[in-house]
Amino acid sequence: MTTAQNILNDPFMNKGTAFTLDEREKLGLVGVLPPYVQTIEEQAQQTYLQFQSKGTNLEKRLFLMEIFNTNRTLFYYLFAHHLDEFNPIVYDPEIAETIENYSHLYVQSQYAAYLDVEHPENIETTLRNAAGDRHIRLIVVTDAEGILGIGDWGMNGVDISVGKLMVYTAAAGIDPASVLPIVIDAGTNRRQLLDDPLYLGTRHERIRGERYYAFIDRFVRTAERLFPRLYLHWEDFGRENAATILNKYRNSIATFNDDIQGTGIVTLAGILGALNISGGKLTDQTYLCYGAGTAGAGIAERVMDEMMGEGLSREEALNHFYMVDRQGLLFDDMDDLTPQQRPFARKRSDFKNADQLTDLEEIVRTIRPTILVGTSTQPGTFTENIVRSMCETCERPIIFPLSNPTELAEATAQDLIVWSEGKALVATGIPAGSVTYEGVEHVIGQANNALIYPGLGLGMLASEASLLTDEMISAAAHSLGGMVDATQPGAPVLPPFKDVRRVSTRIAEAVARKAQERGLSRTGQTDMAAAVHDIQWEPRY
Ligand SMILES: NC(=O)c1ccc[n+]([C@@H]2O[C@H](COP(=O)([O-])OP(=O)(O)OC[C@H]3O[C@@H](n4cnc5c(N)ncnc54)[C@H](O)[C@@H]3O)[C@@H](O)[C@H]2O)c1
Ligand SMILES: O=C(O)C[C@H](O)C(=O)O
Ligand SMILES: [Mn+2]
Repeated sequence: MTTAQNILNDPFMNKGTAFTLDEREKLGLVGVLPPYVQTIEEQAQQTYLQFQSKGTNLEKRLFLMEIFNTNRTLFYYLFAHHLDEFNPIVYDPEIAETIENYSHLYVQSQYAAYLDVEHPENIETTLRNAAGDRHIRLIVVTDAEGILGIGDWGMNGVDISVGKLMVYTAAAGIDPASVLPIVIDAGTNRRQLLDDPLYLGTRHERIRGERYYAFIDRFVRTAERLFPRLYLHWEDFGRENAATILNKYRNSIATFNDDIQGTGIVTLAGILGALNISGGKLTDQTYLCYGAGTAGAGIAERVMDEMMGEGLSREEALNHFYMVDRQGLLFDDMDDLTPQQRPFARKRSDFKNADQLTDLEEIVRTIRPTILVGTSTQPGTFTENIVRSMCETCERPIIFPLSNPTELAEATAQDLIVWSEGKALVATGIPAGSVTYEGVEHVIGQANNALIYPGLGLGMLASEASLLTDEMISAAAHSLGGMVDATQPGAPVLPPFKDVRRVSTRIAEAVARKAQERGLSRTGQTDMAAAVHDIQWEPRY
């Protein structure tokens, strides 16, 4: 290939029509581009008009990915200028459709790395090939067993790694050349994929147990060796593996599970925001977790930790929590509880109606929660009866249906506001429009980890922290306090996503300072605000 084509095909170098005449002369590009030299503003204007002409969200996303594939700077310039509009298209919920159809829609690999559990000997070569001469600081890795709420999507899940990293850059200014999206293809149990002649992954059921964990371990060790000061983000692993992997590595390397910790932070911040509006106290709340999997248990643990921070003993704090999963209310005599559920399980003998506590309405009537958080993947399960029943004993119930994507949410914000006659303090996992009820416009916060993981990562990279501790996580949740004017009727419980750049900087500084305070920072910088500022990448030529 000629140099001109190499440059135009490299999305990190390519400026397209924005190459100046001087650059065209120097780089061997004379005559291979249209003659008019555009500014990035002009390119963005032209590209945005094309974007607007697309009929469906899928077409819009595919178009944006075309820009991503050819010119990263232009893509992020556009994303930064249309954050709110692009977020649901680049990321959740539209990303669910492109994951389901990844193999059919495949055009190019987008600098992702594809690891195969059956070939651990290829880990190092793959990572080297994918990184090239780039210095990788951030990896998002998935094995796609639990993509959002849509389950096992095998190799197709690589798109969640690509998508999460796009949000990292747009929301926090992480240098896109320093990131690496990875899928670990451990097989898939989805028949539809195994039978699909166009499926691009390996064709076997999921490999589990010893071989799987040996592979994960070799991957971690290799990545840590090849990429010094790496921050390793795990996404959408299955319920069993997610917590096991995090617990194995959290005390030795800088690592993070988004579904457990990221969701915990954003949901705690949302609850603190809601209590700020209602004037309630966290230690007075009764918390009901509906769907006690990776996210549900992760959130409960974070909220419980916060209660302990406010002075409760572990036993006292646990008393405020109830967990519901497939079996109904979780009791300690059940033999199929996960290690994360077990501490929260209740005594059957404490309930006269224990046999009826398989039904969420009955559970709500019995325990009278003031906070109800849904991470169950079961749509429509937060019913009108449940909401009305919560309102009978609680002035401002906190109700967060967090399951993604759109069609899996436990309730819509609209229904929750109407059924509660404007009393419920609501946040949803996917973006929701505001709801006007009796003249008050209720702005709905988005309790999606995307509001926090970019800032958290920015703080980790800026401070070069060696570990991500619970204290740093708590600092992240608290840093969002005061960003919303709680005195405004209908105010959201979290800052809006359009403010995410500001949110990210706040979180990053709080996290980096905490790392520094605890001696975990490895940067020479002492001023953490400056460290955060200095590391941020801007989309400009
Ligand atoms: N808003 C966010 O930031 C965010 C973050 C992470 C996960 N989520 C969403 O939360 C949901 C769960 O994700 P996860 O990673 O925790 O998955 P998971 O599979 O680990 O957990 C889901 C849990 O729901 C339980 N469940 C299934 N059917 C149920 C029923 N009928 N009643 C009660 N419980 C039931 C499952 O047994 C499981 O324990 C997904 O929809 C995901 O998109 C949202
Ligand atoms: O990806 C999202 O939108 C949030 C979360 O990580 C999820 O798994 O649902
Ligand atoms: Mn996730």
